[in-house]
Amino acid sequence: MPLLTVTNLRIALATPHGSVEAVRGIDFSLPAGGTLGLIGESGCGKSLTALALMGLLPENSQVSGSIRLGDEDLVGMDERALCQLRGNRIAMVFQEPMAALNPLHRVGDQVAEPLRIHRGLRRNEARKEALALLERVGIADAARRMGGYPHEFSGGQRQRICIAMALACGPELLIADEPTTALDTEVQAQILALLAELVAERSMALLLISHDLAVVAQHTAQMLVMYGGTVVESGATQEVFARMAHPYTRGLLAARPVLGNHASTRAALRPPLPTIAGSVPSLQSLPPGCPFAGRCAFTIDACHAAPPPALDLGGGHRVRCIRPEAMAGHAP
Ligand SMILES: Nc1ncnc2c1ncn2[C@@H]1O[C@H](COP(=O)(O)OP(=O)(O)OP(=O)(O)O)[C@@H](O)[C@H]1O
Repeated sequence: MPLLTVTNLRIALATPHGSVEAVRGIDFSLPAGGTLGLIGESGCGKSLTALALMGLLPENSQVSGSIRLGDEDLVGMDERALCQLRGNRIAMVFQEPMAALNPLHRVGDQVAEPLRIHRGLRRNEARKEALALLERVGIADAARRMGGYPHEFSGGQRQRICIAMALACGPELLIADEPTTALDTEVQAQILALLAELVAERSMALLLISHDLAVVAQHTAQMLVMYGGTVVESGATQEVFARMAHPYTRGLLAARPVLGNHASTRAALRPPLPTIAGSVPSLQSLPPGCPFAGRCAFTIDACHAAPPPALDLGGGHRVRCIRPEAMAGHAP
């Protein structure tokens, strides 16, 4: 049985302009200790999906479908049970570490807190374990620095502290939502390498949300590409990279900056980055057919008629496009 099984997850949001469906029936599963990348442009529903798994959706949202963790369904679970689950079985690392940390509390106390609440450790035991966690995530001179406040740490160190907090209760699933977006390139690579080590060392499953295909390629075994609230392509990461079948996935690859060792100094000499033409359609006015049709170079009339069904390309590789063969032979 997979650790996590998400079936027909839908998230509708009440807005001043009426209800909009931001996540439109997505399905995926993740085995214990597995790694899954969730990729897509801003606004496609990645963060809402992650928040649904944590039971932390905004108040104006309505969720349906099912999110099974082992044999428990998180959809409809009461807040107390969800609270037990968060931190204990599922933990999350957010994009902006400063927003996840309390500026007024010492970092050692913040890492120790979940150990006291969820695992009932005494103060001294919790501090000892918090110290070990801070050392493990690479905070140098951790015994002294655990008495410091978040603003005394760099962005990368703060994210390491958030990772230590997330790990505190030994979760089975770690969700990392763009965990390195706010950091410099070099620090990004270090944090991603740390996450990969921890996931392997603790046999923890990882749901890694990113807008960067290279990050997903390097760190996940399975991937989902989201667009307009639906999954447009999914499968084993290597297979999806070897045979990209959705024009949007190809577009993401083409739009990715290629960074060399001297990326910043050479940037001015490089040709402008190709982007995916057009913009993400608004959730209020998604077209009746394929959500990507308005930006796709391969569109035919039928693409505008109805949302494309998921085609199974074999080996678990699925695509929501009625003519994936049209792309064969086209360089990404
Ligand atoms: N509380 C809310 N009320 C109304 N609309 C919302 C709310 N939260 C998110 N949305 C909208 O839902 C859509 C999906 O948002 P989501 O944050 O999941 O996107 P995302 O893919 O994670 O993008 P990003 O990388 O920018 O966070 C967006 O159009 C967003 O504007």
